[in-house]
Amino acid sequence: MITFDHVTKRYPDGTNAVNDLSFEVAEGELVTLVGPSGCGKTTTMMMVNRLIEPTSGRILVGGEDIMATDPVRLRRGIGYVIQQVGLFPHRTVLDNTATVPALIGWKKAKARARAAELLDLVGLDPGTYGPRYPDQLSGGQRQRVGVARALAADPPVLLMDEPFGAVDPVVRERLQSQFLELQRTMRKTVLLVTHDIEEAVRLGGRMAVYGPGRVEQYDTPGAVLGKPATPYVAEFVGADRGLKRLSVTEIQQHDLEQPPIARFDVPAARAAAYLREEGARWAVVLDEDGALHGWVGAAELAGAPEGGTVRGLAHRMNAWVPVGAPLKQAFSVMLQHDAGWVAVLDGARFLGVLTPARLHEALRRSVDADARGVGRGDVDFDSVTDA
Ligand SMILES: Nc1ncnc2c1ncn2[C@@H]1O[C@H](COP(=O)(O)OP(=O)(O)OP(=O)(O)O)[C@@H](O)[C@H]1O
Repeated sequence: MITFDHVTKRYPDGTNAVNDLSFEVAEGELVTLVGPSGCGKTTTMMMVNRLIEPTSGRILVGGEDIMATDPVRLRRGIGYVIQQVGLFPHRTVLDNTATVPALIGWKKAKARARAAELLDLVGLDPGTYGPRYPDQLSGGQRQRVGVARALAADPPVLLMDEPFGAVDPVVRERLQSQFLELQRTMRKTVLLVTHDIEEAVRLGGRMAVYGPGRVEQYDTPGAVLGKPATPYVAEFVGADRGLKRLSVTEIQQHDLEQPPIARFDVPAARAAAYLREEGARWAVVLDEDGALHGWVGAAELAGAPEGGTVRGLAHRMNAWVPVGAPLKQAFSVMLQHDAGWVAVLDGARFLGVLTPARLHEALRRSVDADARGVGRGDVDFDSVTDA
């Protein structure tokens, strides 16, 4: 979908920003460009929509040579999101979002309806936020408007330059998750520039790791972390790459442990007997609707007065993550609740729990899987154990 074919960019002052760059981004793929400041990521991206023109080499978008395509027509098919967002301060959020559809000649009502739909899609209620002006939004909300605006004309290609860079880490993580969720349904072809290796690993189907003016490695996050192609990449991804793998490994159903379950309305004595039989010290407690409530200890159940039910003894613990979430999220929830496990839910349905031991096993599964792809003997297992 996007092809870089021996692309070089030399600025008039002689700076060689990008040298002989060749790689391909498949249709519907999200590729992250990551590397230290000044290594040519933004230059690479701005060549795609011809805000900067290559000195030599070819760039194809959807099979068409961009230099042979009218720049205005080219840009219609390419959404562009930048860190400073660049919203028009005197236009409402709704009108900002409707900018591109209006530019390409949609009727006002249709453009606005589309804008409202997009705001909703990025999690901003159009009724509440649509009439506001950009300075009446938080940084994270502005960023979302930027994404909505870029998507408004439904371009097949999206260029994103540090789109989540200007917000604090908590908001950034939320925006990233939300964007991943969107991308799963939209399947745009995305180039996303970041200098944050964690972001590159988390979002990228593949990542291009930049050294000065060139791509040092172009591969999946698992392969980059599992087998850095050059010492430069190894240093860039860092010694804690086992830890970073937490961000790319999703929790799967078979990673889960199945502790005993006690329902609210079960007599305490019966639950106690069950735990004894199972040799378990605690059980997960689900309420009458089968939703997670928390846990109860075997000793508490055994010491309960006659006639009591689980309900009166249960401790509330709301530590849970959705199945498919990255291991990192489970780990973070465990720490946040100071818990030895987190429940894993599918919607409201309880699937099982993830314990630290299971988390470690899942991490190993992910290393093994990548090792099969990249040559098992070459993978440094120590980095995972250390993590
Ligand atoms: N208009 C320009 N004229 C001359 N040199 C430029 C110009 N724009 C960028 N450069 C240089 O080209 C190189 C690559 O810049 P680029 O902005 O592509 O890097 P980057 O990897 O995106 O950096 P950052 O992460 O800091 O945004 C840098 O050395 C930069 O100073």
